[in-house]
Amino acid sequence: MVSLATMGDEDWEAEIIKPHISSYVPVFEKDRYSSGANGDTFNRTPASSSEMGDGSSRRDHFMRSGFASGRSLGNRDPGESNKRENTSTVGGFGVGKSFGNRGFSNNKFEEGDSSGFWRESSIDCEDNQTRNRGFSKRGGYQDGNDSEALGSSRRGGRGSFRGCRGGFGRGSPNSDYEQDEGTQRSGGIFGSRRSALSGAGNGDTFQSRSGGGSGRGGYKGLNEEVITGSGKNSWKSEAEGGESGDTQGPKVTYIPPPPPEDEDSIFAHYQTGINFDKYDTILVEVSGHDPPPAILTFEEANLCQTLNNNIAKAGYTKLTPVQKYSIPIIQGGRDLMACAQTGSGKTAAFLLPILAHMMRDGITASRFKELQEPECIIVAPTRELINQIYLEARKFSFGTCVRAVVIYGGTQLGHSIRQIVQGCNILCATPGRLMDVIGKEKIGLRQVKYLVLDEADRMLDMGFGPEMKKLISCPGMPSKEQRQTLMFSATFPEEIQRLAGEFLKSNYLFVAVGQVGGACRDVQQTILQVGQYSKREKLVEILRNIGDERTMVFVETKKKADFIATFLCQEKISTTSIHGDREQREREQALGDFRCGKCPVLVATSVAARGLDIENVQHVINFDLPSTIDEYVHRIGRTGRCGNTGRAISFFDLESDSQLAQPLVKVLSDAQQDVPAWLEEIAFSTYGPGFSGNARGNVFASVDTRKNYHGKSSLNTAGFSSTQAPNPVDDESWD
Ligand SMILES: Nc1ncnc2c1ncn2[C@@H]1O[C@H](COP(=O)(O)OP(=O)(O)OP(=O)(O)O)[C@@H](O)[C@H]1O
Repeated sequence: MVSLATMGDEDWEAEIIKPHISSYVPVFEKDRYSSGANGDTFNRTPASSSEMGDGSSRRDHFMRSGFASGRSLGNRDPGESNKRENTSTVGGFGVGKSFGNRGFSNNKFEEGDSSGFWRESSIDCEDNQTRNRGFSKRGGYQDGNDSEALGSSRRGGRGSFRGCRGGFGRGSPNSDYEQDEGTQRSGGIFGSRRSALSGAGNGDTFQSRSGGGSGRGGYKGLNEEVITGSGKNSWKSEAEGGESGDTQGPKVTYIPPPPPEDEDSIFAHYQTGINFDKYDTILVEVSGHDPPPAILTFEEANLCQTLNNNIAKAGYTKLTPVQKYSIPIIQGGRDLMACAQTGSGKTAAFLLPILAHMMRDGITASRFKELQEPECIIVAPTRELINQIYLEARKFSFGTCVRAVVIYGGTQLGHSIRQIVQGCNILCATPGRLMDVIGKEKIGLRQVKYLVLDEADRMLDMGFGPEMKKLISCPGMPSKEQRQTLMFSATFPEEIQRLAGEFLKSNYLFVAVGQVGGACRDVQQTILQVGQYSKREKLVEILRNIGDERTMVFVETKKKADFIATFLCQEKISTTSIHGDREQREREQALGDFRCGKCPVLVATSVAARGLDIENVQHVINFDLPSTIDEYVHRIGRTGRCGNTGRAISFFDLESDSQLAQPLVKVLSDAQQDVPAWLEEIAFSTYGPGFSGNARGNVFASVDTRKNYHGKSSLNTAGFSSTQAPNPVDDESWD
């Protein structure tokens, strides 16, 4: 084994390129698996940060922290000098670069040195949002190229990197259905790390899904799922094209634990905050033809007794604005695009009226069948989010015969299918897994009455959009005239609104609660100018001040998430991490540890930016700012939920973040936050004298982008001061 102290560039290259079987071995299993074949040894001597004086002890520490075998990040921050201008060196984790043996805190690394590490990671399309997007400014598209391939910190010791407690669990031939999108995330040059375990193929995410270049060309969504590309196999691609059975890559055996059955857990909820009542003052704009009036109370919704009981048990006494408007619209059978701030109750806004309809229609209890035909399909971009939606569906349908099922990638496909065949009225799914089970003819679409796209702007962008299009053109899927399509998000870029027309009836209604794309006002936003070399120090300072309050730290890449989490653990700050390169078991464990406060700091990529509703998250720190303002809005929305207050601190790096200055100023001023003078200056200098922080600009889609619509009314949520739009005209055609 080459010592880090003497390791030169070539050594790193060799070190990186050779498969590191040991990096997949849980720490507690390492003795068993390391026969010395790859030269790794696993020194179990405890190492404290003070023991990190030399390269070898540091390395040992990284190992114990679950970091990628043999790839100590050494003492350098994974620099970001090329963050904005990635040139996508494939698999470029320090290729030809040395990371070893520098001072941890004070060493800046030379421009040239940093490139190998981060060029590659800046096209981490699973977690990076829209670096290379096709759409301007918002939403966006990123090439599906995933060269992120390091298996850093997959296996962990205590503290930071947990997971894998269920053991090694790979390559088990237990099920016909084990292969899924979640197994094949790792591509590029290091794709082989998977195959090192499975002994199958090269493990390349995209190639393995493309069935050897048949043109299916898998796409990995920006946030989450690996999406099977389209091709001749079309909607059956995964079943027929080998996705589920014969592709390379290890099989996924993870079976998530069943959700709790006891009523207390099902209905566990957190308290609404002091600003909950202020929701009523937010202006709501409804556009489209003939909208039904808003309701002001749950009673007005005329829900059945069981639903009312469940609502009461969930602690809901009062509707939020998006619920006041969306519930009657959905009950009236209308299609809907609804945009409301983060944490303001969009999930119940669609679940309650759907369940009410199902109850009204006298839905029959599901029973065992090989082919299930759900009445409702809900899709969301990330596994954790769809699971959360499922738990909400389960809560509100408690005591009814409606059966909700959740399926998502990274879990054993056989398990998903077993859940489905037992009966399924509401199917909550991530897109890849949904297409899998449709392809396997476990799910039929003929009975679909409700199609819900949560985080709809994300579901329709170029990451998931093609898959969604495939879904609506699957055999059996009722046409948009025959089904009800509902879209929800806190952000809705104009480009995406236009795409949505293909999914919605032309007379759909658009509900905008407050400013479309605006940040939640209950989050106190602070922007600090922090250069990349000072970020870690600043982070530690802030976290020490915060103490044990729950904090999400967002970084831009998966590798960096590992790096920062490990660094914080070394600093004795109890931290865990979630990102797309962690196994599902690990992701769930990390989220669980964070939820329960065992690890009060969660370092995350954008995979955790949307939708997650975690009690008591008091702080969000953007260690790296995202590249789009929408992403920023979603990230900071993990705090300040449901009327509670929260704080968001963002490190603004002059070198790399100036393109965000203008939209940031806009978001801050719209949310009535202090705007630092220096930020305004940057925004001004970037965009010239025409820019005004208060100008509407083009940062948000302020309203329904249909140019002509029949009716438009602006109301506060008490339902007053309606203004009618002038002269109704024919519906804008979207097709
Ligand atoms: N009417 C209500 N009364 C009390 N609590 C509510 C009400 N509606 C929703 N909540 C709670 O508010 C929290 C946030 O709701 P939800 O997750 O649906 O927000 P969201 O608008 O979907 O947020 P995001 O944009 O981040 O996805 C949840 O804990 C939910 O149970």
